[in-house]
Amino acid sequence: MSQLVTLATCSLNQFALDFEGNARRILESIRQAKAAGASLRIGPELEITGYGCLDHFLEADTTTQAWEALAMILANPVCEDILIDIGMPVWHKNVLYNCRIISYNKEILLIRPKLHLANDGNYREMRYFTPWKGETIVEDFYLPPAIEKLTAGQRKCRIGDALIQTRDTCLGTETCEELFTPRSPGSGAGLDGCEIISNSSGSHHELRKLNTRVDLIRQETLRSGGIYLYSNQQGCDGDRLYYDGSAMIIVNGRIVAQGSQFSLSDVEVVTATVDLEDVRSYRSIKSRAMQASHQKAYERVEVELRLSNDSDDFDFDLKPSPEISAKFLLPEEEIAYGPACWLWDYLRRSNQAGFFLPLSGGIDSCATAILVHSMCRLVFKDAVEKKDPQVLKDLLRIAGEPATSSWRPKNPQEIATKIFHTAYLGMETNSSADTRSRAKELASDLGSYHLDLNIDTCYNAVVALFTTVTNFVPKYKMYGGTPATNLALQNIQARLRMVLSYLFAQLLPTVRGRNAKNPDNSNPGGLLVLGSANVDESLRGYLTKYDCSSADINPIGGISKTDLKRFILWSSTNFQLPILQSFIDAPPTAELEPITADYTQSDEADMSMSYAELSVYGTLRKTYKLGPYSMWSRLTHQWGDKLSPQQVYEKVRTFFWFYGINRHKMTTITPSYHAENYSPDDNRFDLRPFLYPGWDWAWKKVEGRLAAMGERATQIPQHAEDENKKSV
Ligand SMILES: Nc1ncnc2c1ncn2[C@@H]1O[C@H](COP(=O)(O)OP(=O)(O)OC[C@H]2O[C@@H]([n+]3cccc(C(=O)O)c3)[C@H](O)[C@@H]2O)[C@@H](O)[C@H]1O
Ligand SMILES: Nc1ncnc2c1ncn2[C@@H]1O[C@H](COP(=O)(O)OP(=O)(O)OP(=O)(O)O)[C@@H](O)[C@H]1O
Ligand SMILES: NC(=O)CC[C@H](N)C(=O)O
Repeated sequence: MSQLVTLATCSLNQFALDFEGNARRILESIRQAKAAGASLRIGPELEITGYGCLDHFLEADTTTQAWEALAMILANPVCEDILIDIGMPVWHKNVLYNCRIISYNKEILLIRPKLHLANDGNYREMRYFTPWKGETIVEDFYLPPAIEKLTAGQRKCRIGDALIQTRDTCLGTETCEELFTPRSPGSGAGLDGCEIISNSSGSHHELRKLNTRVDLIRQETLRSGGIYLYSNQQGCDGDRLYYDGSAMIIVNGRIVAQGSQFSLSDVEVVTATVDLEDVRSYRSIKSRAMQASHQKAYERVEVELRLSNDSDDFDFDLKPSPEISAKFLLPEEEIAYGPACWLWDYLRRSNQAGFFLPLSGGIDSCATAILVHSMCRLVFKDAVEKKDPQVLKDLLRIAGEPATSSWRPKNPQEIATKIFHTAYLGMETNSSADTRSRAKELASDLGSYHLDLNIDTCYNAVVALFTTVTNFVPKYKMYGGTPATNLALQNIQARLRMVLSYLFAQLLPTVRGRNAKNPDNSNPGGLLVLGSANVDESLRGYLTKYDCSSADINPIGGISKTDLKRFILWSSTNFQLPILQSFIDAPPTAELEPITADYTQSDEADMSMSYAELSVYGTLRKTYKLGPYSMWSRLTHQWGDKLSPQQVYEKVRTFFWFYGINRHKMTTITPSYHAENYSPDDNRFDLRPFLYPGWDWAWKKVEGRLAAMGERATQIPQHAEDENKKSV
């Protein structure tokens, strides 16, 4: 006999504190779930307030308004006859918990607080919430008047680690991080006969992270059996994170439904029809039964409802959903779509008129430009091809068109022409014809509104002013200057580019007469300045403080140079942009010093390390949590086939030197899309001092070890020496 049940999970693009919009999206997801025949709908973590309210969770307004919004949602007829699991913060006995509210036909059945909070990396849940008192503990909760009124007198409900018992099955909930814990609550509930586990998440995107999530869910349900519904926030809800949706339904380790990871759609409902009998037969294994019979019983809140079809009224048309293979994107694809969706959310939610990007002809600003192009492609697909009304409405507003406009872009480039502005800000002596023409050609291929100008007049004015005041003429090193004057002249150019970028960003919409034909809105708005410093440059501090790295937002600030290059290569084929090969082939250069017959500035020579080495240092420092001594000892093994321990020491010491003297630059770095777990972002993710004493203790220890090694310390591995000879 089969007992089929249709269940719904979803990804919602919630926005922190947007109570109206969040409630609207929740209702729409419930409507779609019911339309698909689902008897249960679950949603993302803290979906009523938005996950990213941060310190706003500490305000009474936030929680009070969450109850008001919940009452408004439950009063809507769309919520009738479907079991609903909605997330919001709840105060209980003056303690704030991160909760799921499970209700049926307006009655609040259970408030299930999160037991294991997320408190690493980007997460600070312990700052606002307290973990629930413990497994299987349940108490009475006194409901606020808004709910009492709605339910015609329900004054209290249960709060705690309990399960929902319907007439045909049992439902339990996990909240995001709980899935990542060694003893996840779902396994205990599963041993106590809970057949459906929901997981409501506020889980952000990081390159290659979806695989971990899928592995964890598959492992949990492979071991315990059960139906697992995964729901997640999707989009930028107000800060550096992009939550990457990927709602899923998994049965006994088999995926039967998977939603999109990156999408511009505000509401995506994922449903599947599954057989409860599959769980029961999977669990018949004796060793499981032995553990299950010892499992402490959970309190069950009963509800007069069947989730499955009535077996007396067999529905021949209802079929179980077949198994599908998990869809994982390449890291290049994740880079192409994650930051692109984040940029779109940021743009539409900031009410600005588009983007401005200083485009140097180098690979980093090229990568930022390609991400805007990727965004335009997604917008074109959704607004024009799929006719998504919300995306079209946002596009018309951002493009400065009236809401009733019949303008429709014919391709992504036509979107770019309206909202994307690029500028090559050259110097006669320092900029090469190559970078200038690459920038121009790329801009033309992407359709951006492009300016090509030289900044020499501004640069000369600043140097002349300085000379007039100090009677001192700063020179480049090649013309007899010192390292200090050489850097100062470079920094003038870099910072002038920043000042000019903000000027263009503010006034280009006015210059172009944006909104001239839009009577609804006479303010042309400004452009968001985009930055292009990558994660490795930030780590090394290879950037001028308050230059073009000080933008409004930076889509590549969390991505390594190595991944960026792979992304550009991928884009050249997948976005049909052959020009990109020339960006990959060009050696990275800042072009801040004069180019002469025998000198061209080079990034890697300037930095005294390669980008590949920087990625290694970055990962070992942050992800592996290695200090200077441990990094040296790890790298003597990792690089032992090509470098002597002494050479490794010199490299590690050089890295820490630059990292230490430049760490202060991270305090003012542009907010960027978080993509890597070795991001050095000082503001939210990587909290460290920005004034360092040096690492003398560690270096003395290394030097002691090198001395003890004797000759071995300086011995270069034989085959590395052979390779060196060959290359000479
Ligand atoms: N501990 C500390 N806490 C707070 N501030 C500190 C500080 N130490 C120095 N400072 C301040 O930081 C400033 C020095 O930093 P900064 O002005 O960035 O200048 P600085 O780091 O000296 O030079 C810029 C670096 O960026 C490189 N670069 C390469 C390629 C492109 C670009 C580009 O921008 O396009 C730049 C360039 O080669 C050079 O290595 C000074 O004002 C100094 O007083
Ligand atoms: N000639 C230029 N025209 C326009 N913008 C420039 C120019 N030179 C530098 N910039 C801007 O300043 C940023 C920082 O300059 P930097 O030389 O450090 O480049 P980068 O981070 O290596 O990036 P890229 O690879 O794009 O040159 C660039 O990403 C770019 O946005
Ligand atoms: N909101 C959460 O509990 C998220 C934590 C989890 N480790 C994640 O990154 O997905």
